[in-house]
Amino acid sequence: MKPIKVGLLGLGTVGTGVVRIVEGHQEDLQRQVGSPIRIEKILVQNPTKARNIAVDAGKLTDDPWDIIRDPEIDVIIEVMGGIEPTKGFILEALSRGKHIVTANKDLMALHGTEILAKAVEHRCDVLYEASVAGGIPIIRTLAEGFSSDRITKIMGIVNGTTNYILTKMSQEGAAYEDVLKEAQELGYAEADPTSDVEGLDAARKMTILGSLGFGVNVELSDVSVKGITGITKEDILYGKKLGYEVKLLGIAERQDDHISISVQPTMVKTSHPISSVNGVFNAVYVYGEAVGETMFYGPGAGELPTATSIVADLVAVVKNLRLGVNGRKVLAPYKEKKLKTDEQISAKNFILLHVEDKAGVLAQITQVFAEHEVSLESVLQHPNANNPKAEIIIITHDANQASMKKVLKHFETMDVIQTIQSVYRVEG
Ligand SMILES: NC(=O)C1=CN([C@@H]2O[C@H](COP(=O)(O)OP(=O)(O)OC[C@H]3O[C@@H](n4cnc5c(N)ncnc54)[C@H](OP(=O)(O)O)[C@@H]3O)[C@@H](O)[C@H]2O)C=CC1
Ligand SMILES: N[C@@H](CC=O)C(=O)O
Repeated sequence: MKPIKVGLLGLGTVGTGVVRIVEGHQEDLQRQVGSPIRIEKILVQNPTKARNIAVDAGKLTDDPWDIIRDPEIDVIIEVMGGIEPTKGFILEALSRGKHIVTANKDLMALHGTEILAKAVEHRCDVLYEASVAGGIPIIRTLAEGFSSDRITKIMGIVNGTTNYILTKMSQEGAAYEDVLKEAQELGYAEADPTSDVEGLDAARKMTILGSLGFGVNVELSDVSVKGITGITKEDILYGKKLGYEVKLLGIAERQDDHISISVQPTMVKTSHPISSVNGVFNAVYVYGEAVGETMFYGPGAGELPTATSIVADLVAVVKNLRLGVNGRKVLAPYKEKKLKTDEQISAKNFILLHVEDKAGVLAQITQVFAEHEVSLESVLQHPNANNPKAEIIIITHDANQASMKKVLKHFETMDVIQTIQSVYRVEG
């Protein structure tokens, strides 16, 4: 049968993995789709750069139109990243009837609605499994596997770079800067790793998961975002002492018609399975009203895991081509979106305070919680022998965010509190 011709935009970490899998698994792929799959042309910035993989130099081009305007190319795999010029390339390719597979969460989170509408207009597929949680097939799972259920919570570690950093800091006491450099060398981090460590990459992924899981159009501005740059060794140590691991969690919750979505460092109880997800691994916990608790686990970044999801999408596109059903999706319209207020967002909290080490301080502090109707699960006071300061670590019961904000504002006015060192959500 006539080969399926693929254009690849990008031959970095992920693009290299795609070539390896398409070439290395050719026989198995062919058996599934009934024809050979050929990567015909590859777009790069610099065709003369040394590569980690041997590719026919004649396939490399630095002219995107060589690929987008080639009538022979059926499918374009986009793994170059970024918003522009990438978005323009994808829209143009769709208008020429080419199917798209992409790993680009930045683009899908910000412009997914426009791109998917264009795809439907031109009867094309746009698949983006690799854009969230690398090698875990979570997008297909949410879109298809949970279609009969009503999802009320999606919580996960969806950034491999930050989980790699936090694991090394927690298990080996490694320095943040050193581990970030390692994650970059291993190909886990984004071209600009600020989006990893500041939580933006995870926020974009939660935008995609929230939209799929809750059936509403979640926008990036709906996600409250905090990254890992403020986490200290002290936080990690005190967390451990109390039975918690610090993880960067994306948390999307729905109660009736109201949703909330956040990305934030979270103290996860060591009895919760997410606390033992380490290194570059990701995990997504999904709670459905009918199914109850489920969890999906696997590598969240890196060459081959990410490429696995991309090539699986490619197989799906080619199967649709065989059946002549590309782009024939029943796109359910989004429901109206209502965001929860601070009064409606409730969670346990971990608070680490540096205070004056003198009689009556603890009583003053617990009084503030009582005034704002926040009840406490545990309080640990840790005197410092060489210093008139002490550390107080408090774990609250579930408290709404509005009350917690009032407590923290009150603390700022108290002379006995020297610093509000850390405040984390608690899970588990
Ligand atoms: N790395 C990972 O683990 C994961 C990455 N992703 C996503 O996959 C995408 C690719 O990531 P990754 O492989 O790590 O990125 P890399 O930076 O390793 O590779 C990018 C590739 O695209 C090419 N490229 C970039 N901009 C242009 C341009 N304007 N014109 C032509 N070629 C261009 C580069 O060319 P050249 O080689 O000549 O510089 C390079 O080959 C991103 O969207 C990323 O967010 C998703 C999941 C996991
Ligand atoms: N930089 C991302 C790559 C995969 O999406 C991560 O670390 O998770």
